[in-house]
Amino acid sequence: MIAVKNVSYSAGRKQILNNVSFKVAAGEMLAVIGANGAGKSTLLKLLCREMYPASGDIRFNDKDIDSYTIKQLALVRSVLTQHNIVSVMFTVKELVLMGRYPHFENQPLANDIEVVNKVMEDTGITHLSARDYNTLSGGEQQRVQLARVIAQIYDQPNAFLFLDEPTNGLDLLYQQQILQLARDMANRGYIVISILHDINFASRYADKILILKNGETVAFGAPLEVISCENIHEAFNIKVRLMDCEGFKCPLVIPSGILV
Ligand SMILES: Nc1ncnc2c1ncn2[C@@H]1O[C@H](COP(=O)(O)OP(=O)(O)OP(=O)(O)O)[C@@H](O)[C@H]1O
Repeated sequence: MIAVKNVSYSAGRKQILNNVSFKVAAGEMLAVIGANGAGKSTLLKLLCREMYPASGDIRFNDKDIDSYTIKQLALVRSVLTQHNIVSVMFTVKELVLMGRYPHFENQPLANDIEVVNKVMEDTGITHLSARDYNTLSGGEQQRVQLARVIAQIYDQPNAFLFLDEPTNGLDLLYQQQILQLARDMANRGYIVISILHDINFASRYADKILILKNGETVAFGAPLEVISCENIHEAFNIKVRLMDCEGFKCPLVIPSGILV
């Protein structure tokens, strides 16, 4: 369980997050959506303990996040950030193995190699194993990075996967593949928290959605509860229409083209 209670954060005089609260249970995927500058990345950084809230608390599995050592944190949460520039030549397999660094001292153990192979298989990148990471397409690189962060927590029950706009710059097929992999992790019992810009993908893959605006919560709950014309207008300042679509658990959001 991740429990965020009344969390606020300021940088100088700017209030970036104000009194944000939510809970995510094991096996659930939460999508965080909101306009540019709403505070999504800041929230993720607080969850990663890259920064500390000014007030409020964050609990991982009933333990205050501050009580975790760095090593314990590395074993309980894995983070896919937006910019993963690799300036040295690494093969795909070496890069995925980096996810196992918190698990071994000098040499990877048999279990680490096994996890790497399994995750590469799950993420469909085994055929890229010996390739130079820097020669891959953006979509392939993103899958490799996702494999790396999954490898980090692959054998850690009750762990969390945090994703910052994992589908950025990817074509529709890759977007679906990445979100399906995230969904599969939630189905295996992990908590997945992902910042997403596409509302329809958010409601399709996530169990819960948190909508932020100017650092405040517009809505939090199941997609069917929170995806409404009013909430989308409130958060993004755009008019939308909702359209029922067979096979989708939540109506699709269609921008109406009318501003404000
Ligand atoms: N250290 C800082 N000092 C001042 N302002 C900051 C600082 N960090 C973030 N901000 C501001 O806080 C707001 C929220 O930033 P954040 O990156 O969390 O938004 P976001 O929702 O992730 O945006 P985007 O969708 O554009 O990535 C922005 O207006 C940003 O400029």
